[in-house]
Amino acid sequence: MKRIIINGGNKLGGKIGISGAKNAALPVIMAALMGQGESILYDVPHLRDVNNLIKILNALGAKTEFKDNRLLVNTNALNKLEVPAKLATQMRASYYALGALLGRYGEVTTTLPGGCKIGRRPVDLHLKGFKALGAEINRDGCIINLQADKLIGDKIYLDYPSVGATMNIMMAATMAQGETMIENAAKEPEIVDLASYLNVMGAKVKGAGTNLIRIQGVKKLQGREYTIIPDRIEAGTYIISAAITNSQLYIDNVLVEHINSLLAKLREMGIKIKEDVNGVEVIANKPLNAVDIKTLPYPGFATDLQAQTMALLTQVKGQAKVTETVFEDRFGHVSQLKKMGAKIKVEGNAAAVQNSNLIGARVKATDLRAGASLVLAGLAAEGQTEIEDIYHIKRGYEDITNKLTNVGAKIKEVEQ
Ligand SMILES: CC(=O)N[C@H]1[C@@H](OP(=O)(O)OP(=O)(O)OC[C@H]2O[C@@H](n3ccc(=O)[nH]c3=O)[C@H](O)[C@@H]2O)O[C@H](CO)[C@@H](O)[C@@H]1O
Ligand SMILES: C=C(OP(=O)(O)O)C(=O)O
Repeated sequence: MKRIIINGGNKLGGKIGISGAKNAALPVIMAALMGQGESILYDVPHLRDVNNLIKILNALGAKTEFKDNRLLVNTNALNKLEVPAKLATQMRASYYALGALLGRYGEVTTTLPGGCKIGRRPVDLHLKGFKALGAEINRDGCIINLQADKLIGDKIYLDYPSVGATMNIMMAATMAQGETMIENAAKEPEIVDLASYLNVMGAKVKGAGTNLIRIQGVKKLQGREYTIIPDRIEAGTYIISAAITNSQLYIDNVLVEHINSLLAKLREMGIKIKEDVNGVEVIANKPLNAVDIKTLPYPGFATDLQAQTMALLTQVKGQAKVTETVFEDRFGHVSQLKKMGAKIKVEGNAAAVQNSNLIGARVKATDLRAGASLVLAGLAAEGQTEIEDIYHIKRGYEDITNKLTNVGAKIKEVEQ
């Protein structure tokens, strides 16, 4: 089992480049199955989730080639409509097979997805959408089968602006007859990216990025070239790495408008952030002010940056409050941060975080962003931190140890 070892307490300096976004690349790769012929996708990050998704595409009969962040997907020989259970349960985004294959072929079977264990994560809103479009839903335990002779556009109101449900319904509706309206849709940048790719392939999706998405169905989509947006959560994580180590770092390849809620909070803490067209320069000088954060759907504070920000809040003056409203169980990092000396008290969906002296310890990544928060805490801590179960971190961070080593961190991956 691989572990990450960090010797903390060093300042960082220099530049870190941001990779393509995991949560945009995964639905876009699945949507490539909807296009006839070949798509070429650029800036696809090398991640465990991407590799797993490529295995799913191959198992369905698609041809793929993945090299240097360029992924070719050819759907000419696609001949299966069932996602192997072993692959489906490895990741959350496997459920995008539902929208993509139902949309193009009118049939799909998959198993309930895996992904981070951060709450219940039901798929009722996805299924509500597919049903409204005319799909028959057959469930056998964890296995879901969808079938439709034809899909017909409809008005679908989401009780919660779910990212996954918005994307899945958008994909299926792209090839339905007539118009579909998704009301109370999620507005995350990754949804806009998926809509842009679908439109490049010939879809007619309007309003992505607002809470009303209108989709006029088309008969076919054609594979095309497309470049994935930069990862706003990876960018946020490295911005916090500068803040937590009291350093100056340039984070390159960032769409600043995607991380405004994080930058606003960091500025309130007293961190200087200079923006330019390519990225941001972060200049941190302790002491930092305590700020409260509350996670919300986009453009609110991203739940995927909550754990990392909590690690930083152990290093500010006084006490800060972190409220998690998106997932019911997303404080897995707290017990691990406490092993490193963090003073955090959880009550319900809120955590009170106090200024703490972090000391290196042996800890476990309980999920992807919890793992990232331990890396950040390890960079700031006195002495050595060993992180176990780093496969979670590898689901979402391309080349994390090299990127941090290049800016002066003492971090390495070891086999044991
Ligand atoms: C692969 C991917 O892109 N993952 C992201 C996606 O996850 P995911 O798409 O799973 O997140 P959702 O936006 O769907 O979930 C938000 C909330 O809605 C609930 N819900 C969702 C669907 C449903 O049918 N019923 C229901 O009740 C969930 O349990 C959760 O409490 O968006 C989350 C919220 O920004 C991010 O943390 C994840 O990193
Ligand atoms: C929760 C996350 O991922 P997933 O939805 O793939 O589990 C994440 O990216 O933080």
